[in-house]
Amino acid sequence: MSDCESYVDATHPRFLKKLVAMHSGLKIALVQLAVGPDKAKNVAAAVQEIHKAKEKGAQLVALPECFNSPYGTEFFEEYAEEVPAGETSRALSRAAAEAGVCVVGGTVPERCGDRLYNTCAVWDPSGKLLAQHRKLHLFDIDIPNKITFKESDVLSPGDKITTFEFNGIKIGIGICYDLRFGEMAHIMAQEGCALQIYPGAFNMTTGPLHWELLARARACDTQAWVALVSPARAPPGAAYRAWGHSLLADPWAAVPHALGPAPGTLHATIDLNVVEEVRSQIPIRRQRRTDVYDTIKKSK
Ligand SMILES: NC(=O)CC(=O)C(=O)O
Repeated sequence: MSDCESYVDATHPRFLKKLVAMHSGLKIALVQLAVGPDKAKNVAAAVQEIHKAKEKGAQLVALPECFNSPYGTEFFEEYAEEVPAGETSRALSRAAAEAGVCVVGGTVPERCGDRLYNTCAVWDPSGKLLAQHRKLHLFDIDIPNKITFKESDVLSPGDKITTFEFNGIKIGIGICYDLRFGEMAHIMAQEGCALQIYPGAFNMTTGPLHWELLARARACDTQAWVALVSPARAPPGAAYRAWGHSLLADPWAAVPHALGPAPGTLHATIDLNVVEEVRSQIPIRRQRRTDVYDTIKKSK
């Protein structure tokens, strides 16, 4: 293990301070893609945006939830592929290696045996699979006359929390509905994550109320950077209209960067100094009263 890795893995503020001193910031790009029914076109557009982001200096490029397929339970079977053997995985792995960037590959419907998952694969700058997260909390909601969605009709849930390390920063991955579960973000922070990335596709009912609120809540609770990456909003009449508004919340829970509903790419730098600053000035991480409460219990 390199010095850098050992600092990142440690949650003690002393280790974070040393890492901050060594680190010059991670340049990220969040790509808000317009997604249509043509899978090859969707994947080609993603690859093109990865190269463009690299040209603008990005070291890590993140794509949205369901970027190779329309978002709907009726599409998942048809668009599903194996990860990492499928064509979308191969295209992203190649793009990561050619551009020399880390690619957080949004999500694709993944086929594994007779099961389907909603899966994010992460590729390192040599094109190697760095991490694979399967949506842990499936999007099953019913808001009468607004939106009813039941991913569990066709998808299986993942069963683990996913973190990886890139350029000296530990990063946690969640997918869309996972953002609503604070315990998951809390565990990522406890494991040393300074950044959480959520490919997500909130909708026109929950998006206006909850999208930014939840990003800021997770950033505030965990005193970490939180990035949300959405597909662009589809035109009126589309079966599912994503809210858009990809954004980055900082560890103070401010939102220094956000897009609107249209396609676009958000460029920003993840500065570990801000994580260190918030965590030392508001030291909630060592003020938790776990002698009185234990909020995380495994259910049987
Ligand atoms: N699409 C999702 O997984 C989540 C969502 O839209 C919401 O929580 O609202």
